[in-house]
Amino acid sequence: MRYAHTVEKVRAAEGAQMALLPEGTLMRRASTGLATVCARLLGRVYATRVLLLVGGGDNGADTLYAGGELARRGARVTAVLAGSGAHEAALAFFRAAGGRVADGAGVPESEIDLVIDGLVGIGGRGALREPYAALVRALPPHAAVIACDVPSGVDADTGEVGGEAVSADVTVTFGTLKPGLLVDPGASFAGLVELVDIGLDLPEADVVAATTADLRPPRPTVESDKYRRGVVGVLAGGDSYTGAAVLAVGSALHAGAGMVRFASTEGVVDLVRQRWPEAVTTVLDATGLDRADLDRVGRVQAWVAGPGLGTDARARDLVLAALATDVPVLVDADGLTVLAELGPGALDRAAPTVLTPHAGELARLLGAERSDIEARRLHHVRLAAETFAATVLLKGSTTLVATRGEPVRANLTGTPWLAAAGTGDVLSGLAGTLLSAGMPPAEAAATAAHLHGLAARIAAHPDPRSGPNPITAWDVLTAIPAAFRQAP
Ligand SMILES: NC(=O)C1=CN([C@@H]2O[C@H](COP(=O)(O)OP(=O)(O)OC[C@H]3O[C@@H](n4cnc5c(N)ncnc54)[C@H](OP(=O)(O)O)[C@@H]3O)[C@@H](O)[C@H]2O)[C@@H](O)CC1
Ligand SMILES: Nc1ncnc2c1ncn2[C@@H]1O[C@H](COP(=O)(O)OP(=O)(O)O)[C@@H](O)[C@H]1O
Ligand SMILES: [K+]
Repeated sequence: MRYAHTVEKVRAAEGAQMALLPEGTLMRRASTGLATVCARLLGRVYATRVLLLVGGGDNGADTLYAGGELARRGARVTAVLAGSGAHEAALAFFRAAGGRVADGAGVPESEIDLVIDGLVGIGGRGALREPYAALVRALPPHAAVIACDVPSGVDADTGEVGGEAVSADVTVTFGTLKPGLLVDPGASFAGLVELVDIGLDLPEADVVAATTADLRPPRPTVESDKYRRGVVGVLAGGDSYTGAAVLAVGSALHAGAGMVRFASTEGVVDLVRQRWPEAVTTVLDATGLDRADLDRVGRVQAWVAGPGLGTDARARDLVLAALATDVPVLVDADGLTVLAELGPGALDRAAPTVLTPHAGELARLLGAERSDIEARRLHHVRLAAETFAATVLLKGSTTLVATRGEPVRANLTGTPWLAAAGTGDVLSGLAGTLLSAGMPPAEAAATAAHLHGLAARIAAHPDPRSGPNPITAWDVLTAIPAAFRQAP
């Protein structure tokens, strides 16, 4: 598991440690860790050309100490002092180690092998001001970039990027990850994130990200039968969309449901039955549906309501019928549009509810702008979890899962190849199956996002010796079993 803490918690932990340790200990631990990663990336340190961007705070100081260590090993290190001042002791160390300070305040013209970004770290506030922003714009496009603690311009707590930001290949972060390294848009600026342990004693994390080794997908035991493994009910498809139902049912089957019950209009049921004879199907009336109709479909341990359902009165009745049951309900796609009209009151129920919106659907649910959701993903996913008293999985380049009172879970396995129609339906079937197996809602949602991302990667990169290939939602669905094989 990877853990991220807010700046406030990091500063409190730092304060507690600093009271016990000689002055400068934490900074030296941090800068030595940074220098080690830089040396590893350079391969051979001697005679390499390293440029430091040094701000006026301790982030700049870490960078000067790390640059000094590289200079001692023979690198030609130049520092651009961008702030009005620089940390005196760090600058003296850097100079004594053979580091050179650039004459001007701009990026020198000479060739550079590695840039270390030490403009701002966790002390950064708002958009990067000049001259820092100009330095970021002037960085040579092909040099490798290592960010010290946080890429400058990325808000450490939120991942928001208000203006110019350093695009790093690697971010070397200290003590714990910062939420902004796991949440887009910030995460996409951070590159690979390397954690340097500096001995901080930290409280509960604010954002966590599971590694594949942390996954605990449900597995059948000798005691299992199809009912005990979990029966998932899928309410999907309608006059306009039929594919969503086929994908959601197929995904639920591939994710290890003991049984998938599917209910829809006759035409959609026929299609699903032809493609998935394993599913147990029920034809529902075209109008006047309620909870009693779902009882007729049979007992399930979780409902998935929404993919391709349409947004008419029938869709609304079906969503309300599912919400009137006493089992977990996952609402997706058209179901979310229906829910946006019904309002949060519709989720006043005892059993858990999971909502799986993309940014546009969440914008509708919260009455916000889509661009604002994308710019402030962490804020909005938490707000939605509060407002709807539900587990909310916000899809997109980084998928986030929020539940009231728990750390937000970020998923690291996604790939842009997933941005293809129908992949969301695959996710809802997968998550519904995990819910029906009895997984707590946030864990089910996050595990589903993780496996979904793995499945997409497996489908897009079938051969590690060659490049990736485009994928369809169908390819993701059929790769779900291979994704399960990667879990312990
Ligand atoms: N805490 C820990 O556990 C440890 C912390 N350590 C290190 O300390 C770092 C934190 O150092 P820090 O507190 O000095 O803040 P830092 O990130 O250097 O930024 C402050 C400077 O940036 C400036 N500035 C701010 N916003 C700006 C903007 N938008 N645009 C332009 N400038 C802006 C601000 O200017 P001001 O607003 O004051 O004029 C000030 O000069 C941390 O990231 C890690 O590297 C490790 O050494 C050891 C363990
Ligand atoms: N740039 C991206 N990087 C990683 N994953 C993405 C990206 N864009 C979309 N996705 C993922 O692709 C899926 C798309 O789902 P959704 O928007 O509901 O599509 P649909 O409704 O067509 O099925 C989601 O799992 C989402 O997280
Ligand atoms: K930085």
